[in-house]
Amino acid sequence: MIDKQYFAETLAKMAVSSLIEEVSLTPKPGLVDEKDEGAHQDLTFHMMIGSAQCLKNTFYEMAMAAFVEGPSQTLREKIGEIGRRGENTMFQYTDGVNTHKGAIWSLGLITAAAAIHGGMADEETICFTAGRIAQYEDRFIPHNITNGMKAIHEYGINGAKVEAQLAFPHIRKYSLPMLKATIHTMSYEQAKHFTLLSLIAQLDDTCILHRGGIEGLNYAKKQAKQIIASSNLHELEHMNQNFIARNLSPGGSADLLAATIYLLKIKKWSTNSLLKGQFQATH
Ligand SMILES: CC(C)(COP(=O)(O)OP(=O)(O)OC[C@H]1O[C@@H](n2cnc3c(N)ncnc32)[C@H](O)[C@@H]1O)[C@@H](O)C(=O)NCCC(=O)NCCS
Ligand SMILES: Nc1ncnc2c1ncn2[C@@H]1O[C@H](COP(=O)(O)OP(=O)(O)OP(=O)(O)O)[C@@H](O)[C@H]1O
Repeated sequence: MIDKQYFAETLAKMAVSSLIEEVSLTPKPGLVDEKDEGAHQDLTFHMMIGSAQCLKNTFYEMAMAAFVEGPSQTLREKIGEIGRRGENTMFQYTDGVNTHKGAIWSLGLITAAAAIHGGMADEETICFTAGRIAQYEDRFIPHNITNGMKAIHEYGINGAKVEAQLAFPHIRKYSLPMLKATIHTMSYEQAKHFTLLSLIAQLDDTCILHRGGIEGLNYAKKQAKQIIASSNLHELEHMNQNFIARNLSPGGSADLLAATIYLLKIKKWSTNSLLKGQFQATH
């Protein structure tokens, strides 16, 4: 039988290390990385790392909650409550700066879904279970107007909530296939660069929309597609300077890159554990 606390602890550690891998990937267009803060004035690399680390308990609690209750309104609302406490912890640590709000949402749902399957599911199945949880309405969501809501309303696109409710189509269709295709043919770092680009090329990212409007979004998509087509990662530094000049930051793509890395880590960990005969499914 699976040791639930150990599995929840393992998931939480993998979620945090995925966030750290995301921010550490350098260079990235418009985003915080080891070399610069991209288009952000209030974020630093060290703040991003510290913020990721202080979210470990949030992911642990989400996994533990999901062992008690499968996809249901009760679980959705429990996860919402844990997520809001996680956001408070993050905002206390960063003194009010949004470092990982989108990541708490996407990686939190994936954590809960992975826990429900007890490590016995592939990446797609985890996405669909995460989607089922996200489809329940959380009656306790505060009614604040967010940048994402404004962009969704103004441009009629899907934001972070619908992306999850549809079982993360951009991960299933673009970033996961890209990471799986490139991971064995180039270095892990290069594979992650192409994975991020595959998301920027396709995602209607509300972070980009609220900063640069539809023109900024189209520009970002076009730039990402060009680098993928040319296979020339040397262009990334130039792309970063162009994004900074236009104040564009693909925060949603960064979150989904971390989520894609996380899904692969979960798969690898559970395959290794199965090979060692360490655990069986709970559900
Ligand atoms: C659904 C969430 C992400 C809010 O989305 P909304 O678009 O309203 O908010 P906001 O603009 O502040 O943040 C969205 C973040 O998602 C990421 N993102 C942007 N676009 C996308 C996209 N197309 N797909 C995925 N992620 C995206 C970015 O990092 C962005 O910063 C979630 O935080 C939420 O439900 N908040 C309510 C408070 C709550 O209950 N929190 C706990 C949830 S676990
Ligand atoms: N490396 C990264 N650099 C910057 N943002 C990132 C990074 N990784 C993930 N993000 C995501 O980007 C979001 C922050 O983007 P942004 O600062 O544009 O959001 P905002 O707080 O909604 O708006 P603004 O700061 O423009 O008022 C976070 O929710 C976070 O999850």
